[in-house]
Formats: sequence, structure tokens, C-alpha cells
Amino acid sequence: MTRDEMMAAVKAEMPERRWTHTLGVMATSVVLAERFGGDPERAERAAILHDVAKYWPTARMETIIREQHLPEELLHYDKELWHAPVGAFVAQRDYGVDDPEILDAIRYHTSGREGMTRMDKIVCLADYMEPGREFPGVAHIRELAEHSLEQALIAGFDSTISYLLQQGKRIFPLTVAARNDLILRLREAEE
Ligand SMILES: Nc1ncnc2c1ncn2[C@@H]1O[C@H](COP(=O)(O)OP(=O)(O)O)[C@@H](O)[C@H]1O
Repeated sequence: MTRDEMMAAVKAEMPERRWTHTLGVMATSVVLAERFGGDPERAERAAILHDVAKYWPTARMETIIREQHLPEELLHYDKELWHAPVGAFVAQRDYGVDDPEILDAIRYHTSGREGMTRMDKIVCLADYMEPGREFPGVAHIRELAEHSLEQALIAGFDSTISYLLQQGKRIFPLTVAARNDLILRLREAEE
């Protein structure tokens, strides 16, 4: 599937404002890949598809999680988390994506994970800081992203975790693991 065909098909899956967000994540992923030595073209592909399942009905996502043996633990956490692993499955099945790094960047763009690849980090951070995003702390994340992919992403995870704490919501542990891992690796690199 060409880039244009993929964009047209994904656009049809979502409301206009979410497509605008997707365009922002695409542009930001390219900038971050260029800045931090990633692959802009592949990062952009992941960005096009990252929210492909965002507006799928809950039941449809749940069926895929069960049938495809995606982590069922997800079903006990915020539904906002589901579209990411479901999106990776859809990218492979319906869009013919077979690049494991692109699929992982889609799969982990909301939760993060331990041992994030550069592409995982780029797409996840781009999702936090694309130009349309407005939330407390986003300016700080953008500042950090001028020089550190990891520090900016840690600040992104901090904002999600703080929000979940304030709301009294459960925290899917992969995000905590992702944050801990990034901090540990940064410390080790400093030593
Ligand atoms: N570790 C987590 N545990 C529980 N919910 C989470 C976690 N990480 C993210 N979320 C939920 O997912 C939302 C963000 O999902 P995201 O894909 O970025 O959606 P959007 O693009 O609409 O912000 C958060 O606002 C929160 O509700």
C-alpha cells in the first residue's frame, strides 16, 4: 500500500480532529527521527497508523484482544489503552505492514514498555507533543525534546501517571516499567 493510500484509508477511520492529530504526530515523528538519528520514513508510517483503531467500538477491540491472544490484562485497564495493540494487529492484517519495528511502535505508543526502541520512543513522544496537544506540562516536554528523546518521554509518562493518580484511576504497569527503565538507562549512561 502506498503512503497516500494508507493515509486515505486511515483518515476514513476517524473524525476530522483526530486526523489533524495524526498529521501532527506524523510531522513530529519525522522531526524527532531526523533530530535523534531515527528513520523518518518508517517512523512516519507508524505515525500514520498509530490511532487506526482509536474509534473502533469497544466490543470489536475486545474481540480482537481475545481472539488474537493480545494481553488480556489490558481488559482490566482504561479502554484508551486498547487501541494501540489492536492498531498494531490491524496495521499488519489490513494494511500489510510487516516491519516489526513499525508494528511495535504502534503497539506501545500509549503504554510504552521496557526496552523501548528508538522508533517506539519517537512515536510515543510525538503523540504527546505534536503541535495540537495542549495539556499542563506540554511546553516543558517540547523543551526537553530539543535535546533529549528520553528526558522528554519520561516527562510525558510523568504527566500521564500524575493524571491517573489525580483521577484515582488504575495505572497499567507497563508505563511505570517504561519510565523506570528509561531513568535507569539514563543514569547508567551518565556514570
Ligand atoms: N499506564 C496507563 N494506565 C492506564 N491508563 C493509561 C495509561 N497510559 C495511558 N492511559 C490512558 O490513555 C490515555 C492516553 O491515550 P492516547 O493514546 O495518548 O490517547 P489520546 O491520543 O486520546 O490522548 C490517557 O489519558 C489515559 O487515560
